[in-house]
Amino acid sequence: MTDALSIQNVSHSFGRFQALKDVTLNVPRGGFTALLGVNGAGKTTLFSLITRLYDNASGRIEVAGHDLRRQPGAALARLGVVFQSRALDADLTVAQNLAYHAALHGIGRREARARSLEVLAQVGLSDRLDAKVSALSGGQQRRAEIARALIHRPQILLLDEATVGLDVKSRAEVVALTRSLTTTGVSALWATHILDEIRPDDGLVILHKGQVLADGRAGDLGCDLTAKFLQLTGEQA
Ligand SMILES: Nc1ncnc2c1ncn2[C@@H]1O[C@H](COP(=O)(O)OP(=O)(O)OP(=O)(O)O)[C@@H](O)[C@H]1O
Repeated sequence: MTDALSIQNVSHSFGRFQALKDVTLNVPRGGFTALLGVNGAGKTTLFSLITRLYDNASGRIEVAGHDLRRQPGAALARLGVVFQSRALDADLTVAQNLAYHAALHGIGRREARARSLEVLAQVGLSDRLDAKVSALSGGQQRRAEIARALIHRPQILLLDEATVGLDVKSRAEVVALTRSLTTTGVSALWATHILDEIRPDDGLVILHKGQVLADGRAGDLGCDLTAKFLQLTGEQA
């Protein structure tokens, strides 16, 4: 079966600074893969290439088997993204935000309403359809962002540090929600610098200074992930 996301030999430079160096990784269908790296590792740059905010000049990126360069429409239609910064309009209701994002994907009003109910049920916000986004808690807003990213039924979700700014309980809920979504068939690539968000059964890619240092099942790196991470990256505890 084709992977939900396949990245082969991708590099990217800002002027003379090489932010990504020959990055190769795969996210299987229905899997939760953590992309772990300290600030500046290159996670956002990689997401910017996958979402085509930057043009990838080298290597190859495929979303659900669709080459991003040759079939950008088909590839992006299968991609849902939760950005680090807020993508919902706080002055609009959840329903209005979802309707707007559905329209961007060419989904009609009636279908958008049905899908909004569907995705809000998936993220546990069924009762907040008509609430203003500004009236939601931080954790609920992140869940609404995930609902937005699901509205066009993507095959893979990219989440860039989706728990930034949340308290410990909300953080745990958002990770658990994302992990549970992967049991329904959607895949997740979860960029983070927080080791305790990662479980032994998760896929794990360690990105450091633009290079992949490890790629496999998190549990296979040993029982002390923190020690292993520090050993691989040379970072101080
Ligand atoms: N537009 C840019 N111009 C020049 N350098 C950049 C640009 N964007 C990122 N960089 C550099 O590329 C490297 C990777 O940055 P990137 O934002 O991808 O890392 P990250 O892992 O997402 O970190 P963070 O968690 O802080 O967002 C960093 O050294 C950063 O300073």
